[in-house]
Amino acid sequence: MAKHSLDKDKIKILLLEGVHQSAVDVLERAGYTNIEYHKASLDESQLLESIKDAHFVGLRSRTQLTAEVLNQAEKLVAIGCFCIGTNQVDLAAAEKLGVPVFNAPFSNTRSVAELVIGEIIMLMRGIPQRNAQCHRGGWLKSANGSVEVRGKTLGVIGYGHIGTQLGILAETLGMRVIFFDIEDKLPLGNASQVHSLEALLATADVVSLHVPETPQTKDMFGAKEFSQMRQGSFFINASRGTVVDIEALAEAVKSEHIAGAAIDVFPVEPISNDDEFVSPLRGLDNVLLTPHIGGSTAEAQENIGIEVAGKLAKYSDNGSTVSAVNFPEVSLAQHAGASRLLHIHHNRPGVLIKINQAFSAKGINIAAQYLQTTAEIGYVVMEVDSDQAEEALVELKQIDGTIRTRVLF
Ligand SMILES: NC(=O)c1ccc[n+]([C@@H]2O[C@H](COP(=O)([O-])OP(=O)(O)OC[C@H]3O[C@@H](n4cnc5c(N)ncnc54)[C@H](O)[C@@H]3O)[C@@H](O)[C@H]2O)c1
Ligand SMILES: O=C(O)[C@H](O)COP(=O)(O)O
Repeated sequence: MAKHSLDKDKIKILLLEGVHQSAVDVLERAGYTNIEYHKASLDESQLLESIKDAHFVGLRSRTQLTAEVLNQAEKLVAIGCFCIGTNQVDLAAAEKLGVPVFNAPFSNTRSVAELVIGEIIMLMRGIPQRNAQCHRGGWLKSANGSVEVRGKTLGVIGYGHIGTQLGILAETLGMRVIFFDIEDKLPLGNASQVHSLEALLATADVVSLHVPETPQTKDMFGAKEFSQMRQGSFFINASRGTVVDIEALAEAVKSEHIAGAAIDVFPVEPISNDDEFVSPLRGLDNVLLTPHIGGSTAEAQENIGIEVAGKLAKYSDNGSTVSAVNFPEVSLAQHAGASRLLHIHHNRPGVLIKINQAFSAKGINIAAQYLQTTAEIGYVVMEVDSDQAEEALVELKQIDGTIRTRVLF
């Protein structure tokens, strides 16, 4: 019988940024007890120290896993982003190292959409500035600049999970929904797709951004786009801070072209709750500022903990990479009496043939085998008779192009 690559209690799991207790519970139930848990993110030197002997790392949006950090994480097997965004991880570098990255693609979708709905109502009623006035002893009792959301037009940029959910909720309040997306999308409810950003900006009473951080979305919203928005319209960003030129937004608000804004994400965010938040938007009463809490609800965090920890445990237990964001997706049913081996290799022609020839020469019987590739790497999950697993592992290690290989059970 083949020995496991590593006993479960020797598998170190590093959890950062206060991921929900549900993640710890899932991992412990699966037998993974060697968990290093941190309530906040680590500074770079602490991160390098903690990650160097970690097999799994779990993080949220703050921790930057650059190629440099990943190259020093020699034992790293997989990464879990306990959030939607994965831009904080160098996905290509992780892929090249044979490290799959998992996330929670929709566990906090509803939380973000609900927050934005609340913000639309607050902005259209002028609540941020009235609230600020009251705190200073003022009394701005007036209907000036206050409108119902019913009948107004919401322009959603990025009609994915959050954008569609937001659109549905906005329609239940009587809003008209238009959206712009680089892909053709099925409009839900009565929403309609517009095919240029300009058309959306010229029509919407409130614009809400829900795009991912990509090279194309970086700085996609600046002075030009604000000037194309309707006079007195509102602006919301709960996607990523790098998407918006924040100085240009401050100018557009100060000039009163934009009547109010709600911003949850910033180009530079404090590393911890003890650090100062610095932004040109500070002090603007009609701008609602929130500290990147769009997905921070009890429900979302608990669900994310369960979802991502479950994906990490599954990868560790049976090699399943289903829903990995940077990796070939493979899942294989288990066969009695067989041991499972994983082989991650540079994607070049003939690797599978070489594996099969090597096994054939040694008389190693393959009970099941599955290969998936991306442009960069190939991932083979296979099962061999248990008494031949050690020998098979030795053969796999010698295959030209191997990035990493291990026996799971
Ligand atoms: N504030 C928070 O706490 C919080 C919480 C969750 C997610 N987010 C952010 O919100 C983003 C969106 O989340 P989602 O789940 O809806 O993602 P998603 O992938 O389901 O949808 C993104 C949509 O944006 C579109 N898109 C991509 N590039 C575009 C461009 N240049 N112009 C127009 N459309 C473009 C895509 O085609 C897709 O339809 C995430 O990537 C994350 O960064 C923030
Ligand atoms: O990508 C996400 O899901 C959000 O930005 C939330 O990130 P957080 O878990 O760091 O709050």
